[in-house]
Amino acid sequence: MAVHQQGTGRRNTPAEIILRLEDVSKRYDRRVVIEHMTLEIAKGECTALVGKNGSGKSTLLRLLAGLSRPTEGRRRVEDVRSPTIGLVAEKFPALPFTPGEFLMSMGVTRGMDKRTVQSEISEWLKRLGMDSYRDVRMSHFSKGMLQKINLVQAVMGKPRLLLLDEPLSGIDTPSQKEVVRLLMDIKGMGTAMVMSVHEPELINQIADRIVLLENGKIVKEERGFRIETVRYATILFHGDPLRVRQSLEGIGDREVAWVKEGAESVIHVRTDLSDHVLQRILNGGGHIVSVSQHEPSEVDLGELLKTAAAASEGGAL
Ligand SMILES: Nc1ncnc2c1ncn2[C@@H]1O[C@H](COP(=O)(O)OP(=O)(O)OP(=O)(O)O)[C@@H](O)[C@H]1O
Repeated sequence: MAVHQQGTGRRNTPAEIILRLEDVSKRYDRRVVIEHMTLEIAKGECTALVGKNGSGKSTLLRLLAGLSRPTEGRRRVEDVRSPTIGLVAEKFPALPFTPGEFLMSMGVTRGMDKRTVQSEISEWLKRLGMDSYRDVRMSHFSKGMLQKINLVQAVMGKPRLLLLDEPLSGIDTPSQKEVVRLLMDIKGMGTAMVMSVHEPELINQIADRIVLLENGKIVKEERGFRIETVRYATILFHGDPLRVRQSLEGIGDREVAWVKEGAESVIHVRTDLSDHVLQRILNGGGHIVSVSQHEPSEVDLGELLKTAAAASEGGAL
């Protein structure tokens, strides 16, 4: 993977800030989870939060939502009409209600009138291909179906800010596609979004800004980027590694990495070069045992952003 900077990475026009965290820290007992963080949320802008497990993404989303109070610093709603906020939490329980019952009670609790709630429920369920499940109990819904209901409860009333905690995690590919389509529609309506996410494709499609968290601190913030997703294949083969190495000469370290070397060897290779590399392994007398694809991990993404930042500061990007 590589990060390609597009434009200057800065906003051209001053943005209308709707929510701000000012020098916010969050501690649980003595444990610091968010440390002296300042973050502005602009109207209509989509921010991707990335970072390893435990870096503080969910806590930050809860602070932004106003569900968790800062231990220090403050959260300021900048717009006089306070922004309405929808939250898509990471886990949504299989409640013993139907979507119709659940969403109606959520809407009414938020102060929406029943007719508006009814028409929004129909609109959103239809968009997500869920209208025939309106009166079916959610107890036996799949994760993908539950996540769609989770999304609908958050977008009802058309909030100005939508907060999402790993919206695609644990759901199947067709559901992911429907969720992404809906998120694009919501972005098109001018809704600001902050989402913790580790899928490069979703970041490329939807995010205007990417914020990298490490141990409760923002270590990188980028605008105007594109993450090139290069996938890698793992090749397991038998044979003389010295002969195979000779045969692979001329292919760079960035394209091929040796993971294990011996009578049984393992290499990682860029997927677009795998046919070529397989041929070279055969030419070097190797016997291919298996070839498998693997996805870029969220750790890769964080590391990648940091390297890209270092490179761009040195003028290399
Ligand atoms: N209520 C709590 N009490 C004590 N510690 C907490 C609490 N909530 C979160 N933490 C700790 O704060 C740290 C950050 O957690 P958080 O869930 O915000 O990280 P994350 O980046 O969202 O991770 P993940 O991707 O695993 O959800 C973790 O070490 C977690 O154990």
